[in-house]
Amino acid sequence: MPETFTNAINTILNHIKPTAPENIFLDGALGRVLATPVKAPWDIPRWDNSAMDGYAIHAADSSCQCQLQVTGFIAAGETAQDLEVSPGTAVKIMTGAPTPPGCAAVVPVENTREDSGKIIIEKPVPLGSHIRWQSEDIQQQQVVLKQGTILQAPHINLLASLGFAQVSVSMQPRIAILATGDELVELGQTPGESQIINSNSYALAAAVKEAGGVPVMLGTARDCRQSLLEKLHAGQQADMLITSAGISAGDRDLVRQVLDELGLEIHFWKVDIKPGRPTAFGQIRGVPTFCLPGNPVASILTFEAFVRPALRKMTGHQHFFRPVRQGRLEHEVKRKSGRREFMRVLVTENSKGELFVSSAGDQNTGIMSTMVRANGVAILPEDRGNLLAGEYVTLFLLNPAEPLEQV
Ligand SMILES: Nc1nc2c(c(=O)[nH]1)N[C@H]1C(S)=C(S)[C@@H](COP(=O)(O)OP(=O)(O)OC[C@H]3O[C@@H](n4cnc5c(N)ncnc54)[C@H](O)[C@@H]3O)O[C@H]1N2
Ligand code: MOO
Repeated sequence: MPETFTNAINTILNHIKPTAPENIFLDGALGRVLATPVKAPWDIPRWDNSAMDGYAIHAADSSCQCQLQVTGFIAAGETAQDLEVSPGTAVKIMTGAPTPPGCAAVVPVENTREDSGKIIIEKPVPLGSHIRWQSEDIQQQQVVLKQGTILQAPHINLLASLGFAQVSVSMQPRIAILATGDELVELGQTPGESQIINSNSYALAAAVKEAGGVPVMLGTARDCRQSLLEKLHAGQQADMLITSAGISAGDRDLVRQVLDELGLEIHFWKVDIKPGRPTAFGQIRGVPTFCLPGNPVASILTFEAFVRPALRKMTGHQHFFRPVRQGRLEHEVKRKSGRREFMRVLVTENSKGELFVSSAGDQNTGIMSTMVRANGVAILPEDRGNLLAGEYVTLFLLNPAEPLEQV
């Protein structure tokens, strides 16, 4: 009996453990996931300093349009040790320089006029103006980044400013990818009659990288026991194994038999989804093993449905699934209930941000062009038959950063 989608994904996630943490240099940390919370070793700012190029003045002079004697100069990187601001005097100060003792405000240079060694404040500022106070941004020992943070440029800036040359992130799992099939030739070779290029391995490798894993290409196994045994053996050094094709009812679909020989503990072998019914998941000596169907579209969509959430869990992410949205169908969809269907769709948006969904083309799994044309995938529920135009469907976007066409 095929497994339901819900049972299948729950089974997978229950068997996936996050990878161990590793320390890496900050310049390679973009997109990685923090394995531990980060505490600030010091305050930011570490001292009171000026937010403007201008003059540090005393509280007594803050409200008057007075003339002040300039007694010193202080730039960023210098210390304010020997300088003090007293009534009637000012210290010229640059942005980022520590404010000298006695400084109650900084008057921006454009609010002042110079006149024979003195300055005249033409536009006074309130007390405290343009001073960045010690610890106003971050306090020593404060947790500044939570475990699970996906490191982007601002996080890296913060970590660097707190002196973290290295950071503890979840290790990137190595994901072995094995294509199977006598009809396959490798990219770069000219396919002969009845041969096709192994494209699934490249698509799966790209999808693995996008999800935070490191693909390990095992190449192609022939549809024979010996070849499959050799290649699958190599795959057991990885943190996860993905096989492509050779798992349905064909006379040469030997993947299952060989995996059994290698000690596969099978959790499910088929799932009630469309496309991708012949999808399997198990473990070989603890290594999570996915067998995905060979049709390229089914391969991509079953990766999306099952492997991507597993990889996200492995790599320490807090959210395993793509965010979903609701959109209105622009036409009816004729279908049978019983299987969850991943329909390749075109998603558009109106000026109110409402989404509209239409089929991206022929939904047969053999049709790659529909997958390439689609910008989203609608998830049609297993408990529904035909859907009417105007009904809402749940969907996820394939490239959420790309703006949607406006209608
Ligand atoms: N009697 C049945 N036949 C089939 C069933 C079934 O339930 N009963 N399921 C069909 C479905 S659905 C799919 S999907 C395929 C899945 O079969 P396999 O995973 O065993 O894959 P193959 O038959 O070996 O190949 C399917 C298709 O994909 C092409 N392929 C394979 N590997 C690659 C690759 N690396 N790159 C590009 N294309 C690849 C292959 O040439 C075939 O055209 O089975 C149906 N049949
Ligand atoms: O996985 Mo098959 O491609 O469902 O049609």
